[in-house]
Amino acid sequence: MRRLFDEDGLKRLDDIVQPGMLCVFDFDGTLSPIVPQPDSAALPPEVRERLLTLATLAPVAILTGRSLADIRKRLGFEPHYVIGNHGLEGMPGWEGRSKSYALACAAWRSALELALNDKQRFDPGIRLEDKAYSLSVHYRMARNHAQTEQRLRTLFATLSPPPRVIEGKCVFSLMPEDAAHKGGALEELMRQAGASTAIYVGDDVTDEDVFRLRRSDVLTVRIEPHPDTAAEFYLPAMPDIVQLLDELVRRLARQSQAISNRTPA
Ligand SMILES: O=P(O)(O)OC[C@H]1O[C@H](O[C@H]2O[C@H](CO)[C@@H](O)[C@H](O)[C@H]2O)[C@H](O)[C@@H](O)[C@@H]1O
Repeated sequence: MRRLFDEDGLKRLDDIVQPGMLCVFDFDGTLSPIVPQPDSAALPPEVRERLLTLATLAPVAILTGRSLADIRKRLGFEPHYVIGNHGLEGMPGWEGRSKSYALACAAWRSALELALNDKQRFDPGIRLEDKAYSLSVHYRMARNHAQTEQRLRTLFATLSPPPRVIEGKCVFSLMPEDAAHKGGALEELMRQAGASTAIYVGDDVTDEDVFRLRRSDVLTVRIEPHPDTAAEFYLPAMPDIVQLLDELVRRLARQSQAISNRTPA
């Protein structure tokens, strides 16, 4: 895994930045710093300001694990695409798929709420986030993370229908097994936007579904280096997203200027 702002990474950035490229970002841990309470996450003003400029030069998409209603109130601007629930919510044309996801999710929620009432077995710091089409089970506030993870895994194995369980940053994401994931969503967004290239930036395990695509026309960037990632490049830390947004804006603006210079008045 290589650093994006080294020679190879900047060369790859030069190759991928083309008119009409699609710029796709995860939210928590990528555009917004990780905070102890999910409800307190916010988009820093210096990031919002750059995203607004970027959106005047290229289609911008937010592809998040949060629900659409939740992410919209945190963005404070309207990107070209907002896709929630790890790709399950908000994709134009995929609306018909969501009914069965909602049924599975409601069944998991009832079973989990019942089980989590047993405070001898489950830490009271565990928090369920119901996003209608997928669930997040947060345990950042639990006292013993290792024990909580193990007990939750045992509990998830009893659920019907069996969910796809992905472990993230002090969170388990429960998703329908046959559902699309962020990788499929990114490819569909490229198709709908007519984009010949894309960049995707993410920080966690659900983003690996995009990183694993390994397409030459998709530049993948992970926040913070990680030994097991399939991403091509990394940014050392979340605040470095500001520099990446500046690099994208600079290249796209230069290209746009070059095109208008060539166009006869
Ligand atoms: O796909 P993302 O945009 O990265 O969303 C992933 C999950 O993010 C949220 O949880 C994470 O961020 C919280 C705020 O920083 C943090 O408190 C929590 O521990 C993290 O797991 C969100 O609550 C989930 O719904 C998303 O799936």
